[in-house]
Amino acid sequence: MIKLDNVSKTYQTDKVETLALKEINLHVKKGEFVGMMGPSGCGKSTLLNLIGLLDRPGSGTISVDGIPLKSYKDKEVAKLRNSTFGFIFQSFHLINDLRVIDNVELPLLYRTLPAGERRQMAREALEKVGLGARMDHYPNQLSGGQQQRVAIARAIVGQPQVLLADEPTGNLDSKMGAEVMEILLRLNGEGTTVVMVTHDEREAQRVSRIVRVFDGQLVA
Ligand SMILES: Nc1ncnc2c1ncn2[C@@H]1O[C@H](COP(=O)(O)OP(=O)(O)OP(=O)(O)O)[C@@H](O)[C@H]1O
Repeated sequence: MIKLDNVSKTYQTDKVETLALKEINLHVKKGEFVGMMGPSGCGKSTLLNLIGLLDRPGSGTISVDGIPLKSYKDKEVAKLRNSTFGFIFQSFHLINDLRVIDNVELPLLYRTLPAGERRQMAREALEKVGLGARMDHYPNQLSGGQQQRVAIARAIVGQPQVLLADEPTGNLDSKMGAEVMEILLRLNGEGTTVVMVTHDEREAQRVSRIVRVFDGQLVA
C-alpha cells in the first residue's frame, strides 16, 4: 500500500549536507507488522517520516495505494496523511494541560464531525487501550506506560490504516513496554498495518518482517 522507489533524502544545514537515505526501495503491504532496526543516526526516523508523508523525498517516488505523492498538492497530502496514518513517538508527545480524553480527540478536530461523535470515538479508542477509567485524568497523573497507551489511543482514534511508531517502548520499563507491544500486536491482528522502529530483539521476533537500515541504506 505504501511504496518507496529509489527514495533518497538529504538534509541541508548551514555548513553540512547529510545524505540521510540513499536509494531506498521498500514496499509496506497491507496488514504487515514491519519492524525497523539499525544503529543510531542510520536514518530510521527519516524513513518513518517519509513513509508517513511528514516529509517529501529529495528524489525518488513515494506512492500510496498506487498513486504517486507527486500528483498531490501539499494540502491534499496533509489530508491523506491525516486519514491514513496514526503516529506514536518514543516520548508520548501528549499535551499536559489537556485531559486524556481531550488529547485523544485532538486529531479529530481536523475533521468535520459533531462534537458528540468525536467524544464517543475518543472514548472507544481509550477503551481499546484499557484506559476507559482514566479519561478525566491529566497525562502527568498517569504512569509512562499509561501515557503511551493514551498516545496509542490518539493515534488510532481516526481509524487509520497504518500506525507508525518510532521506538514506542524506548522510554518504558520492560513490563510497560510489553503491554504496549501487546496492544500494537492486537491492533495489527485486527487489520491495522504497523511500522515500528525498535532496538529490542525480543520485539523484533514478534513482527512479520524486519527491515534493517545501515548508513541510510536497507540491508538484507
Ligand atoms: N532535520 C535534520 N537536519 C539535519 N540533519 C538531520 C535532520 N534529521 C536527521 N538528520 C541527520 O540524518 C541522519 C539520519 O537521522 P535519523 O534521525 O533519521 O536517524 P535514526 O536512525 O532515527 O537515529 P536514532 O536511532 O538516533 O533516532 C543523521 O545523520 C542525522 O544527524
